[in-house]
Amino acid sequence: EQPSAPNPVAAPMRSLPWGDLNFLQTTDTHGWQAGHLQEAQYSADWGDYISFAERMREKADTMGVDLLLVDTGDRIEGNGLYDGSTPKGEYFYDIMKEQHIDVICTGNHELYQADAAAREYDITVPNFSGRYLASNLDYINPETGKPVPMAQRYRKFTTKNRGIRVLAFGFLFDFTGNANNTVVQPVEQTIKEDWFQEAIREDVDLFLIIGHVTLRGPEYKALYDAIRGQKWDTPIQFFGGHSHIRNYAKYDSNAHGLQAGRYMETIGWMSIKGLGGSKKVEEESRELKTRSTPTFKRRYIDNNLFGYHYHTGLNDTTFPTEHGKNVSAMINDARKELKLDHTFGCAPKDLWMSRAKYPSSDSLFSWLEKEVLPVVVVNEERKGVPTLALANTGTLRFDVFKGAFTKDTTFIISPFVSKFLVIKDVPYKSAKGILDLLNNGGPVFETSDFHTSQLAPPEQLSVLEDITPATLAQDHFDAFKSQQEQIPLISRSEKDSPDLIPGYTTKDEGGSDGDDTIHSPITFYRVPNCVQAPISFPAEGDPENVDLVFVDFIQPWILMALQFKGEKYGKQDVQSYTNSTLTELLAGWIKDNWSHDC
Ligand SMILES: O=c1ccn([C@@H]2O[C@H](COP(=O)(O)O)[C@@H](O)[C@H]2O)c(=O)[nH]1
Repeated sequence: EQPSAPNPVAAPMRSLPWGDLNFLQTTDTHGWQAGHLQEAQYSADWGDYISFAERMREKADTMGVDLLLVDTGDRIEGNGLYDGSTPKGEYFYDIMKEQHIDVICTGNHELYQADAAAREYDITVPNFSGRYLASNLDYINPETGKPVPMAQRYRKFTTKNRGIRVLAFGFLFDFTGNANNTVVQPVEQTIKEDWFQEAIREDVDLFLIIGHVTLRGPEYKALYDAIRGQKWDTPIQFFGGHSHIRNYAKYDSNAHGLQAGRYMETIGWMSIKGLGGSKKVEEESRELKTRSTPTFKRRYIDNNLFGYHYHTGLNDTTFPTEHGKNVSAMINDARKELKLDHTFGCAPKDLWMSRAKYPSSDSLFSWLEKEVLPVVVVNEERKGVPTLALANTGTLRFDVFKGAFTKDTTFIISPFVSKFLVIKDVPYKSAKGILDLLNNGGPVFETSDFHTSQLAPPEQLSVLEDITPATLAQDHFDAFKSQQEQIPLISRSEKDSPDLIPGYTTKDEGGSDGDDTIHSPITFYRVPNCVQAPISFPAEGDPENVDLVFVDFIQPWILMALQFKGEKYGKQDVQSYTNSTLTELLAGWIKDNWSHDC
């Protein structure tokens, strides 16, 4: 743990089911390798995760089973540990590489910026040489201008203890927002390629598909169909990512998928019992002959030391490995060098992305639209011109907690290098309808690559309904009726069961027993795709024209929406509005408005 991390709090736990082949998964860690310094239940750091993996490998060796680690991308953007240096990731890549990851792939965030994609190719791929897979991704060699595979397309290997023959692929969803030094091939095209068709005809005990892909997205459907077309019953294990949720999919009795949340909150655990393999012990071989299909089990591990001690059966003294401790020290040193604890001000209260309703006084997006945008969206040359300022909600990435607002917090909230752009003097009659179009979509966006869901926080890709106190009460009632595991714990006296900590209460295709820690539930309210602030509007009546100002990420959607409104604007009409990034503007706002000590 980092020195300033809060101590984990004891909670009722579920143990990890072991199999012949077991996995630990990270995904969408977004630079949170220092762990959560304001949330006790996710307070373990990358060093602790290294100790955990090493202790679990020792356990696996003792049991004669195998343990593999996978990471499914979006390792960068979202935390000062990556975003706080120039160039970005100065300390990050050295910290990341200390974990022994067996199969690793790329996420969309590694590709938004050309410099990040180049670092991925030059640093991360060699750091995980032979284990980094890029089944549908090429990098444009800057010297030749020609595409080369980002990394090897697939990997075939045999596990150490059980001799299980694994064929692994590493995919990225059909992403189109990448910088022009990479080429993402749609999965549906890749599966037609000769190398892929030959690979899926190989005789193996398990196909392992890791990807920065949502479990129920069209890409995994295509891959599943392609493999099942050749191998009707070879077990397939999928690992997914991207939508930041804990999730599980059962494609058939022999093909399952796991997705391990986001931001180092969750370590995914997957175990498969009954796989073929050359090194089985005699009695188990007999048992396996009678077993028709393997069994798949999953857990979502809360990333904290209480859980790590619980799952390894170790304690403060016996748990940490030298390697893990050294990596925690590396992270602490990097945070100090980057001055991530430098305080800009003190947040007077919590502001929530999705735990509070929008609009409301506790909503992060109401704060952005009402308090921040009207102050930071300024251009001296356009002073006094009526302006509509728009930002997508996906541009903010995490809640603000009451208390110190540090350099780290600015990147946690707003990691992107987005600046504001302007189209000047847009007729107000057209400009005023843009927000509604972006929030409510419609056919104009469905027929293009511009699905407006890309504007909102990724969690909303999968959580399609609000989770309110009323729905939670109904769930609790339903669970009670069907005697679910949590209920007796919730209703026991305080002496028998500690107060439950609010957190994940996952319901997925595996049921409602996936979380390793039993939590009390939290609310989730969906938010619009974009918010808007009117600035320098006349006291009465509507302006004739406005400056339409927006974060650069949403330019394609703005131009499309204007076209739909009958306005003929193009890229040539878009100009720069601010020299500073939204992150820098936010930091300035905090200094000016919340500058007192906590
Ligand atoms: O410059 C950017 C890049 C991304 N976003 C938002 O992030 C999501 C994607 O997040 P994942 O972590 O990859 O799921 C994207 O849809 C945008 O909403 C952004 O606002 N600006």
